[in-house]
Amino acid sequence: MFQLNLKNIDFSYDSSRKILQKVNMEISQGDFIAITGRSGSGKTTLLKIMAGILNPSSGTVVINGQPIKKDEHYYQKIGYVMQYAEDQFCCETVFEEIAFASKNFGLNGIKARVEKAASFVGLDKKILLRNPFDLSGGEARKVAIASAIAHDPFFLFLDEPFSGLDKLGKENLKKILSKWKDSKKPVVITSHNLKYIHDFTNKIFLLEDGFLTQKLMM
Ligand SMILES: Nc1ncnc2c1ncn2[C@@H]1O[C@H](COP(=O)(O)OP(=O)(O)OP(=O)(O)O)[C@@H](O)[C@H]1O
Repeated sequence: MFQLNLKNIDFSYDSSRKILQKVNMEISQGDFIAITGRSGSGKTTLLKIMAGILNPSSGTVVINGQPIKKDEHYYQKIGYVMQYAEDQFCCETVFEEIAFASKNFGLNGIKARVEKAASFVGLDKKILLRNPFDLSGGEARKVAIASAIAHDPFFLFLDEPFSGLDKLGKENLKKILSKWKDSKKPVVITSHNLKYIHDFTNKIFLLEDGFLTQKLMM
């Protein structure tokens, strides 16, 4: 079991604007955390810092009391679903896409992992041979999630996963998230619109002018 803490995180891309200011957050077993805020408020940036993709300008990301080391041990604990599924695709088949991280980490049982992840998100086996760039938005999002979970991460980070989905796609995604929640492994999700995830979340944060504040749950 792992706990992640963001401690006094500041971040700027350049000197014109502070994107994050003194951001603190704890992410523990059982958490389903939503981060909301207007477009451009820094939600993706914050998620990338948690995932070890971006370095904070100051402050620390801590796992079980120790600053994270951006190495394979850390990245293997993370599943990251990008805002636009196609941005994370790099392979010629859906199978290879879902297998990609597990292969990189040198894990065993690749075929079983891919099939388990595909089945978890409700992907038909026939789709595994398709090109990931030729899928519908809903299928692509499922492949992106399967790719993020096949290596069995502890933390799951999803960036605006409901965007671009139709009503059925949103309902499907809610079912996937609801199943994942049963594992009690922590989830952090960014969303403009909380209505789809309100039922799952135990903590809601608002990012505004660089500052993160926790909202009271209704
Ligand atoms: N690589 C970059 N270089 C410079 N500025 C950037 C870079 N990436 C993002 N930004 C800027 O940083 C700010 C925060 O961006 P970010 O993508 O984190 O916001 P967001 O809340 O996720 O937005 P959205 O809801 O529209 O996805 C924005 O003003 C954006 O233009």
